[in-house]
Amino acid sequence: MLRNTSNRLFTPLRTIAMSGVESAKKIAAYKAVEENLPGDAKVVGVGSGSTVVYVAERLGQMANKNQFVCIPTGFQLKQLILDNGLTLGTIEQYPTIDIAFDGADEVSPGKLDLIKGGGACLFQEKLVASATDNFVVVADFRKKSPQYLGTNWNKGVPIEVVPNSWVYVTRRLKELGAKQVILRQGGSAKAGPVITDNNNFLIDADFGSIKDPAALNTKLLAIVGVVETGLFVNMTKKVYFGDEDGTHSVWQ
Ligand SMILES: O=C(CO)[C@H](O)[C@H](O)COP(=O)(O)O
Repeated sequence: MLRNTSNRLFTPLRTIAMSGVESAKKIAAYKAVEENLPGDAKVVGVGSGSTVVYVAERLGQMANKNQFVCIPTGFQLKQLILDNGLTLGTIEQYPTIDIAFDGADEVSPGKLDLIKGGGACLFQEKLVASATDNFVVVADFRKKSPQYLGTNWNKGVPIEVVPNSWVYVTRRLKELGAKQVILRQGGSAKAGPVITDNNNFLIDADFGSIKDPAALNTKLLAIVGVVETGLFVNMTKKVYFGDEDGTHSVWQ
């Protein structure tokens, strides 16, 4: 054990081994970039969360990194794109994206539908995912759903809403069958509700096991005040899952 200048004990970084979950995120992200980034890519979308940190890292190591611009889905990735020596662009400049990489909170087998928005970035994530025909998801093994969305991710479907609509939207969500509806709070980091990158609120609505995500998504989007939902239906081309033992698998 070493001491720093304030005489506190600390563990040197090199001695901290990467946890199984962390190395699973890294292998998923690295493999997804290596096996999918087109050699002639001009515009690359990069989502948000802790797994895409490794996407940005790997993109920053690619030989063709000066040939493409990266479109972030929020503040976090804007910084990471710059930190990794990549070129930043905006969705207004590049509304057609060659390939986009993003994380997920839960992935259903078969259609590869997703719950996203655990990190409160779902609107811009869906905008970027919609702008490409090549949406590749990176995730650790915990995100695999056995069948239906809402099985492993039990915090509810994240829904971005215009702030003054949240009470009305909450009422409508309960009428649609939500078992629990929570206005997401900033916790110890902020008194009051989470504010998204678009200055909106986030509601987490628990619908239990979701047998028909497309139908639920349509009903949610019809509520006045709902900006976007964290249900990503029929958007995903492939999912790279990292496993604890250093291997990976691909759903497509
Ligand atoms: O949708 C998201 C942020 O809004 C993230 O992609 C999702 O929460 C997965 O994050 P992580 O890679 O940290 O597990």
